[in-house]
Amino acid sequence: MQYPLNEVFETIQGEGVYTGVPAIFVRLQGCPVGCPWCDTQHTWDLDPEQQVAPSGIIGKLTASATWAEFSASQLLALFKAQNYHAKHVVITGGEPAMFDLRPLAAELESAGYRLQIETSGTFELRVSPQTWVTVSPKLDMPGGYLVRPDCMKRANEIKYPVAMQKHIDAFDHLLKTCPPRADAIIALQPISQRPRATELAIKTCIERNWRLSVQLHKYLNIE
Ligand SMILES: C[S@@+](CC[C@H](N)C(=O)[O-])C[C@H]1O[C@@H](n2cnc3c(N)ncnc32)[C@H](O)[C@@H]1O
Ligand SMILES: Nc1nc2[nH]cc(C(=O)O)c2c(=O)[nH]1
Ligand code: SF4
Ligand SMILES: [Mg+2]
Repeated sequence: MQYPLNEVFETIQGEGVYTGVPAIFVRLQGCPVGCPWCDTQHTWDLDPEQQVAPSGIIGKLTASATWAEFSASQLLALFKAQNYHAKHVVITGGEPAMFDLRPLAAELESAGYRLQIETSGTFELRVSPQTWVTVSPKLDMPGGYLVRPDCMKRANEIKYPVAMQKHIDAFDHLLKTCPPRADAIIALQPISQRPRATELAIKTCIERNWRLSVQLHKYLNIE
């Protein structure tokens, strides 16, 4: 199994339950969901013309749509070659759930890493049972993809991006129609650090006893 890799870097997890935890980020290329405010629009298109050799994405310094094929064992070798310290690996994208992540999870978990996936919940999840699943539901996006009830049920954490009250209303409807497990952690994440979005998220989190997730890396100006 080969994975289309956009970039790999070591940083501090800036979102959700694992905020503050040193982590290796594995960003896969390709996403058809189309959120207009997406942070990583350069990962949407899996364009054959943008494929490069594996060496072309190692140590990539600027966001670009180039990608390279990596197998799980090549990725593990890359972690070692880069001398990374983190033991927490975040698989993100793009939409990483488009790919069968079980071979990748098997290889990384047997080498002692703990996995987390960041996903929109619009594709069937193929991860290990131990993987920490963060579903960030996307409702009414241009790509027309729907959040899957099975993803909502598998989620350890549901981290919902908000800017306006109508987003909260749509989320309430989702929680009713696709209930998460009782122990799932629910967080609101303000879209793009907008002050009004942040205010709304703070107010709603306090009212509902939900968590706030603020994309710490953007405040710190780190990757
Ligand atoms: C770039 S996405 C990639 C993974 C997957 N496609 C998803 O949406 O979960 C990673 C996380 O960033 C969030 N995100 C993307 N753009 C954002 C923005 N402008 N403001 C706040 N959160 C954003 C997503 O909701 C998701 O939780
Ligand atoms: N520091 C940091 N934390 C993150 N958490 C989720 C991210 C993502 O893009 O999926 C992300 C990211 O890009 N950087
Ligand atoms: S699902 Fe994730 S990667 Fe895809 S457009 Fe939305 S935020 Fe971006
Ligand atoms: Mg990001």
